[in-house]
Amino acid sequence: MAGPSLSLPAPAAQEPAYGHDALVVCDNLVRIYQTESVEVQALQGLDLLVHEGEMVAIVGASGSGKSTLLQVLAGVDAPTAGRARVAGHDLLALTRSERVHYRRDVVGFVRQQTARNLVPYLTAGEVVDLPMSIAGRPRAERRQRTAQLLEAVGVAHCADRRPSEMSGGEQQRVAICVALANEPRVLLADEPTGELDSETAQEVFAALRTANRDLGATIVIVTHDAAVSGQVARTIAIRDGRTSSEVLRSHDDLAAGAHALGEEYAVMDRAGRVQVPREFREALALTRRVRLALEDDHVEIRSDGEAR
Ligand SMILES: Nc1ncnc2c1ncn2[C@@H]1O[C@H](COP(=O)(O)OP(=O)(O)OP(=O)(O)O)[C@@H](O)[C@H]1O
Repeated sequence: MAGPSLSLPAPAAQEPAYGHDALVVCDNLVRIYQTESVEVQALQGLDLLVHEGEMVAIVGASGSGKSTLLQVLAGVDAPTAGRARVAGHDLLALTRSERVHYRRDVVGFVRQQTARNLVPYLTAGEVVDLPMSIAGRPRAERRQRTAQLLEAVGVAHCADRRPSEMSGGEQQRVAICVALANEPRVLLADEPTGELDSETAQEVFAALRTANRDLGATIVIVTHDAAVSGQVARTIAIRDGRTSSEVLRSHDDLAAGAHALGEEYAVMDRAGRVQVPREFREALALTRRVRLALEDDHVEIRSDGEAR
């Protein structure tokens, strides 16, 4: 008689990796700058996910780590620890040649300083052509794409002009075309409207929106400009090198007004940590220890009573 048959337990269902379906994944990202005497923790375990097709704004006080994050995503700066992945590229493990390819083809970058985005002696047409030429794309294709990009963001009339013959807003819109030339997976913009008056800033923002909606670019914008952060579907706030809160705006919110208020959410990290805003902590004297209770549809946080 055959003995009891042995069967192995069914393997546990594999949980998908954090951010498996996201285009940009930062997982517990750390960047420490070491100067002679001090160590600055610019990013202190930052988590961030951006999905394909999104246009998000990153806001935060001066020194909170926004530019550092963008430099890491641009492949210019290397993180100290954690994980950063963009379109499948692991930014902590790029070889020198992979980094060149990454910066040329995977990401596009627009800087705040309009003059630094362009080349003084090249016309708009020539400067948009340049990255495609370096990438070895055929001349006819380059010419067509240059014309298409300049047209899409409303600066076709600048094709034969050098930067000194263009306004700041026109220069920034041409810079967006340069950044998009090689069809990057992500467009990164660091304070793209920072040097512009509000009307011109609006034109540049409209160009970014066109890049997102019509040309399909996923866009991450670092900005202090409330007119920019108020017009995207998701604004992520960074505090002390970590993501602290997010504001989500629905299509209706965005359609309703130029500066949609949206709804603010606290960000919970992967270990379940949430930052309770200072005004909430002060109002209820929440200090080192709090009581947590699971209710039917919410979690309650109460003072432990000792501090009162
Ligand atoms: N190369 C560097 N060496 C040393 N410390 C640096 C370096 N770059 C940035 N830092 C420090 O890292 C922290 C984060 O700087 P970061 O430029 O990322 O902030 P930010 O949010 O972009 O600020 P801002 O809005 O003023 O541009 C700051 O304390 C800054 O002084």
